[in-house]
Amino acid sequence: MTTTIGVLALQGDVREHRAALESAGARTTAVRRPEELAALDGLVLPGGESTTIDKLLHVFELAAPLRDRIAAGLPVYGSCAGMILLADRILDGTADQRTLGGLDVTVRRNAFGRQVDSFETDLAFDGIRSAPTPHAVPSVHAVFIRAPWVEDTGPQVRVLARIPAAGTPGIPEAAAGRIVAVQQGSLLATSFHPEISGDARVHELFVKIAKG
Ligand SMILES: NC(=O)CC[C@H](N)C(=O)O
Repeated sequence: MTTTIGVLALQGDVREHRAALESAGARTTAVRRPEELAALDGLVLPGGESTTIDKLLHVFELAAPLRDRIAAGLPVYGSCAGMILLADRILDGTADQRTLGGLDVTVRRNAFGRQVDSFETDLAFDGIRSAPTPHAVPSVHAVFIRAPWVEDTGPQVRVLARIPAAGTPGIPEAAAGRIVAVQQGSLLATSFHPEISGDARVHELFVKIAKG
């Protein structure tokens, strides 16, 4: 049976996520209304601007139904702003910023700071398949755009990827070793944007999670 994944389409890079999900074998739909949540096997919260998406979730009356669906076990993948929306706790959010929650982590918004607001690096990523050539640990090329990092995790959270250790060329000291991908049951979150790097393996992992 085809897996149907919705992409929250209020703001952010919706088209890129739909393309990555479709190349991972899922059917996709754009989600803007509460009634569109019913038919989904999973949902992606895209990158964009978390404060804007937060406001729009309330304007479109999606925040409460989405919180209920997440609590009831809907698989959700959040990238960047989407990671912030899934987090139970935020540091450096705006005063009135809310999240949907569900993921027992604290994220620091815009954590990588001014010098490295945007950067790219290769990361070992637990749980994805090795490609295109098999490596000992599968790695992904990760693009960070004013990204958050995960500052702490609850006991149910599995860390899937971290920024490389201090001393790795191109890695700022403050960013070294930071957690940038996590999974808690059927919730998946990355600080970075696999949807823009032409590599669908993180989306494949999510489709697998959504299939159960
Ligand atoms: N690329 C992104 O999704 C950036 C996230 C953004 N800095 C925020 O706070 O929402």
